[in-house]
Amino acid sequence: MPFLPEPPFQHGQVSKTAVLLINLGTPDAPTPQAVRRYLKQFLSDPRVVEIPRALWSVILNVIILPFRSRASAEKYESVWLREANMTGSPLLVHTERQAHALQQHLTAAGHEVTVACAMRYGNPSIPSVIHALRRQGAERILVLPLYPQYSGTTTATAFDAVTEVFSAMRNQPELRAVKHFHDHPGYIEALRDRVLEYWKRHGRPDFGAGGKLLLSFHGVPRRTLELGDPYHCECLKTGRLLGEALGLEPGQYLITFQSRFGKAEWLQPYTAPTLVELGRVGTGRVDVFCPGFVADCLETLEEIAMEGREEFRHAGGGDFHFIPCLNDAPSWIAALADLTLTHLQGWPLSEPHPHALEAQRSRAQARGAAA
Ligand SMILES: C=CC1=C(C)c2cc3[nH]c(cc4nc(cc5[nH]c(cc1n2)c(C)c5CCC(=O)O)C(CCC(=O)O)=C4C)c(C)c3C=C
Ligand SMILES: [Fe+2]
Ligand SMILES: [Fe+2]
Repeated sequence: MPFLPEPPFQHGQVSKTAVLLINLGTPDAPTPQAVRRYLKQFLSDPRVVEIPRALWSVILNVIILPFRSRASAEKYESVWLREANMTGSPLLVHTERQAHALQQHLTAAGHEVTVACAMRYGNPSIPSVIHALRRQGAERILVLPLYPQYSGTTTATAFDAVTEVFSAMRNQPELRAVKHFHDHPGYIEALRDRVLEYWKRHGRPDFGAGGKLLLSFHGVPRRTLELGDPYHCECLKTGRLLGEALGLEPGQYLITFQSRFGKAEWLQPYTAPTLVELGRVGTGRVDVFCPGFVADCLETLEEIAMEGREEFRHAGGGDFHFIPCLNDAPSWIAALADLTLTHLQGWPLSEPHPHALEAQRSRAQARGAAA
């Protein structure tokens, strides 16, 4: 197999350490064409849909893409950001802001680290960002998928995409990866702070009168749990740690799974029917929070904050509150920095690489000799 050409060699270029944040991906525009392109790449990933390829290819191309692209484009349109300093898909906008905030946090703490972000599906693509980092001299890359709970359907496929890029390189950087952070104390604290801050501004459910905090995680097919995917256990652990951090009794918060896709059974209990049931029994207030999504996206802003509200209220429920995701909350950025620095241990962060220092010295000597 021919390997990709190397970026031009620059003698004495300081070798850099980079952090690559990866999230799921999103369409380039809220149009059926762009959504189709994105869904085709996403849903063709054999880690996402584990059914025989030939059969799936027919279902995907004949049934799913023609219908879902149009319906999903309308949903994307309803959440697309169009503010002066925030334009585009919420998932991408928030992920870019997280990367920027993490860069500032690490730089302010005196660490020479380059932070970048990429999307597993769509843009900016993982290959394009890794190649850009290499051109800037990145010799060490820490990959940090922004999924707190590990799943073969998300984290593993981000790792696959990175190693595929590496497999075409002659001169590979050093590589490290963060598998998960579902029970990282800084992440749990950031979740707790997010909820408490929200409750400070908007009041909290009356737990004594049956009010609830619903912790809704993205679902996966139940079969993946039976096949050994730890995602379900990690979601339950995050939920329990957050409930404890908030000082809640077990019955005061519920853990549910949203975004079911296809006909197979997914992790239960499902979010939507739970909201309907809470509405049906006359729950006075439900607050929904999505700890598994570190950035607001279609699944939180449309499926929960719009559809979920409608389902709960229509069934007879009282007040519905959606608590925004971590996005660029300061305590979350501090947790990300802590997580990053823990995994960067042993890599040079504040000193140029010794070879670069040597090259700088020889250039200075040469200049001195010439003068
Ligand atoms: C948070 C972790 C996620 C897991 C686990 C996950 C698994 C998973 N998802 C699908 C199908 C779809 N997911 C879609 C959107 C979507 N999914 C996640 C995260 C996880 N998915 C996010 C952050 C988003 C939002 C993307 C955005 O642009 O805002 C969609 C597309 C939306 C739609 O058309 O409704 C699909 C489809 C499967 C099948 C799966 C596990 C097997
Ligand atoms: Fe998903
Ligand atoms: Fe959804």
